[in-house]
Amino acid sequence: MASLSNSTNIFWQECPVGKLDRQKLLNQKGCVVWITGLSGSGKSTLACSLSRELHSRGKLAYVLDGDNLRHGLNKDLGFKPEDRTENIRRTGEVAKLFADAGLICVASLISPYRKDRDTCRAMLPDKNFIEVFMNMPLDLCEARDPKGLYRLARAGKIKGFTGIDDPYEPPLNCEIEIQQTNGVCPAPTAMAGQVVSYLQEKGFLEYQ
Ligand SMILES: Nc1ncnc2c1ncn2[C@@H]1O[C@H](COP(=O)(O)OS(=O)(=O)O)[C@@H](OP(=O)(O)O)[C@H]1O
Ligand SMILES: Nc1ncnc2c1ncn2[C@@H]1O[C@H](COP(=O)(O)OP(=O)(O)O)[C@@H](O)[C@H]1O
Repeated sequence: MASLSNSTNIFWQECPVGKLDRQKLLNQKGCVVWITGLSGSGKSTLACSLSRELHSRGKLAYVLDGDNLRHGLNKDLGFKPEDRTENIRRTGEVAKLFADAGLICVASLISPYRKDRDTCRAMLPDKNFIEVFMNMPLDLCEARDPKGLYRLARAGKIKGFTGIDDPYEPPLNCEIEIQQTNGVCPAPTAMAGQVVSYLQEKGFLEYQ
């Protein structure tokens, strides 16, 4: 891979139409909703439900799903720690562009390492990075195992699987935490509702 920060003699090009103009047009504020959690914790389910809910309210959102990005932009990356770090960095940069475009960008990736998520947070203006932690027990994720990957990891057929033999570092200061109540996971619409309430309360769903 080409090393980072190798470009020299480059200049920032300003554009006459800016983020505020686009936000006004869309009557919303651009931001990044970053969903992190174990495989099978419900990240994609929340991202889909949230995008449906925002769409029905006339708000423009776009989902960046880890699995999907690995089919294109990030297809050259595997699951070694340095590949995951680059995966998150690239996705953070893309999410930043979507937020600058005025959209509510919903990124759903395991993003297991705290420092990588914090790097993405630092790319955005204060308060515009909303970290959502899918705080679901490993037991539940493993019981769901929709893709059969935990079974393969337990059998030693996948090495370095998050939660099994690769670490997941939970957020220390996330904006939103989704968890079970009395051992029951909230329905997808309820999880999305929790995020929508946050966005509403913080003024992201209007321009003023
Ligand atoms: N070793 C290993 N560890 C974790 N996950 C694995 C691995 N190998 C493949 N997969 C599949 O890849 C999906 C995770 O991709 P991400 O880009 O979100 O991962 S990461 O943020 O770079 O850690 C993940 O998708 P989700 O289950 O939706 O989380 C898995 O389907
Ligand atoms: N809130 C929920 N209630 C019940 N089942 C859920 C919920 N969220 C996710 N699931 C189920 O759990 C499995 C994993 O969800 P998924 O969104 O694919 O997780 P991730 O993207 O984190 O890997 C899927 O079969 C999904 O239908």
